[in-house]
Amino acid sequence: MNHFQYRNRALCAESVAIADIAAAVGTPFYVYSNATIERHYRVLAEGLAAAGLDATICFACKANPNLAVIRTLARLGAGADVVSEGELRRALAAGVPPERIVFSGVGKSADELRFAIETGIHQINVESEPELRELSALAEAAGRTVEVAIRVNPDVDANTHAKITTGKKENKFGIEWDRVPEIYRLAQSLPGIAPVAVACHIGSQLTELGPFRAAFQRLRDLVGRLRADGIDIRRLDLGGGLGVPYDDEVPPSPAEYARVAGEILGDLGCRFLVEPGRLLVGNAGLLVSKVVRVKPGSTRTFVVVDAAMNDLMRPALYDAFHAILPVVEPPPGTPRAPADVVGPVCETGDTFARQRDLPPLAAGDLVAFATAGAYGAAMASTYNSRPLVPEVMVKEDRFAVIRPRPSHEEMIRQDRLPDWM
Ligand SMILES: Cc1ncc(COP(=O)(O)O)c(C=O)c1O
Ligand SMILES: N[C@@H](CCCC[NH3+])C(=O)O
Repeated sequence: MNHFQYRNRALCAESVAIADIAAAVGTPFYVYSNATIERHYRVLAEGLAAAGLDATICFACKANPNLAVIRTLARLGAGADVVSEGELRRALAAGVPPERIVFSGVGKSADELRFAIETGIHQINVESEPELRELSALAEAAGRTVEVAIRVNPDVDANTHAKITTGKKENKFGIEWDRVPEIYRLAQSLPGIAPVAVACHIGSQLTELGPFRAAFQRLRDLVGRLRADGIDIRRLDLGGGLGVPYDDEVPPSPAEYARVAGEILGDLGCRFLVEPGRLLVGNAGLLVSKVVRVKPGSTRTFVVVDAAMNDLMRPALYDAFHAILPVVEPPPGTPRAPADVVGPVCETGDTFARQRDLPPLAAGDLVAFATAGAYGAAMASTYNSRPLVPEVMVKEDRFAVIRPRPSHEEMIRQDRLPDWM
């Protein structure tokens, strides 16, 4: 459920017409609905509570690191899951208290670990033995003890796109299942390390409960074994990964997901962390673009828009589907015809949709790519020297630019000509 709908045939974000934002900001731009983000957070929080889980929702900032998005969630009580010093600083700047921040990632640098230790964040999720040893030395040098989760790789197939599955043996993430008890014993013996938690994240855009069930069952067995070994596991970090509908998928509801977690893990006496990204912000965002021109061909029609693969990478990277909504709703019965929707970038992969049935579109018309709130602006680049797309937040009948479009002059000023040139 989201708060983008047609009113008198005009696509709106909450009470604001998309066309009015386009007139003020120019195209392309991302627009987010505050009410949708808040609703997703509440539905998940209620689901976790109904399942009897004492849980903190740590928003995976990588999905959408804009300060206004993080702050929206922080104000509702969310924490943050961060994967870099940049994200950690953003979470702090947005108002997330350090005691609600967890640090994940397979390649945290010594500087990043040092900064996390100094900041006194809640938990560091360690992904390898060398990282554990390095963290111990850094924590000892800082005179601190850090609460640590070992991120385990349960070797479970998440049954999602191969590029976003993370919990199989051959993936780079987490500690291999067979080595987990040994790594906890090591963690227990190292200074500066308090191994109080287990973390697990098996992939993104999961549309079935089965893989979660398999991973939770493995976590349950593991907690039993670790406790028998004298390791006091008090917290479980279940990662993120719950999918959202892009096309005709029907992912499990947050309540169903929470119920499964509760059934399998609820009696262990643990506190819980979850790290959802896409679930909270995915369908809270649109990428709005203008048709530059329609290019007829002998085998197909190309609708060339002013957004491109550098603005929304998901179709080029994962062949991902994003619904395309005309900003002016066509009258009922308007015939549709297949077209390829492409951007201006010099790559054949700069294609948002192939042979998509669309109503008639002409130069100047606005279209919106749906479900673009997660991993949209976050993954954008300036390829082809295109300015990063601005972001706009709508709340009821107000909107605000939450990241402006950089000017060409600002972009060019970033470069330096050496004095010998
Ligand atoms: C460790 C970790 N936590 C949370 C997430 C958020 O995933 P999602 O957006 O699928 O909920 C990711 C990304 O897959 C991740 O790598
Ligand atoms: N970027 C991916 C998800 C990766 C999740 C990050 N661990 C996507 O757009 O679907």
